[in-house]
Amino acid sequence: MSITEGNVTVIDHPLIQHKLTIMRNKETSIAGFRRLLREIAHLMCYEVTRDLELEMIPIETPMSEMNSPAIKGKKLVFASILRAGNGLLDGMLDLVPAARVAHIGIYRDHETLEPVEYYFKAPSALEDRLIIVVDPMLATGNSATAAIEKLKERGANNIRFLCLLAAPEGIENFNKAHPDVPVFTASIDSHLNEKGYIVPGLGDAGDRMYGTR
Ligand SMILES: O=P(O)(O)OC[C@H]1O[C@H](OP(=O)(O)OP(=O)(O)O)[C@H](O)[C@@H]1O
Ligand SMILES: O=c1cc[nH]c(=O)[nH]1
Ligand SMILES: [Mg+2]
Repeated sequence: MSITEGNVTVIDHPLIQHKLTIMRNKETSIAGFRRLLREIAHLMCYEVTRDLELEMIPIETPMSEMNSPAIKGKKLVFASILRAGNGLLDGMLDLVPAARVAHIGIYRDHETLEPVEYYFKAPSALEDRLIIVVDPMLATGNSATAAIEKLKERGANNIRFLCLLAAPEGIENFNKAHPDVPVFTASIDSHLNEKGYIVPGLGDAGDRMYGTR
């Protein structure tokens, strides 16, 4: 279940929305937060991959030969924007265990809200693969924009961005920078506060996942 407007799709499946409500609650434990993010990743992965192309491949069942559908082309790449992206990545890999993984180390400077890059490692042949970039939060959009610039510099040309929460300001900035990249989210929240946090949001996703700060 989803609603698409322009290149933004809000995945409004009731299970996702229910789990997201529990994640937003400030009383939810670290263990609960992490488990829910993984479960939501399963449900979102299902939607973001629903149009993947299939091809028929020959196999043998215990009973007979047959041609059976399999995902066409090179293995998918999941690109996680560290740290919080790893919470979604874990759930995505549960469903697509053979996917290749890119790690993109970026945090945002608390004062300037500009992205600071500290790590990049990606599989080969990005130009021939679908790349799904994951990060729970699209706030100003600066981190996602920078991550996707890096991937494009390495040849990526078929990219989707998956997050849990997006701010309208972030979507606008991101769309301007990367109009060719569809965005999938579970919610578009109200606004950013003066410190660049999503309101009502869920706080700092990385801190809530890992118990920092
Ligand atoms: O859209 P933006 O304004 O760039 O904000 C979103 C970014 O902020 C958070 O990461 P953070 O900088 O807290 O790093 P962390 O995951 O290591 O905690 C979040 O996971 C995004 O990567
Ligand atoms: O609300 C926000 C904004 C950026 N990063 C987060 O983790 N939360
Ligand atoms: Mg953080």
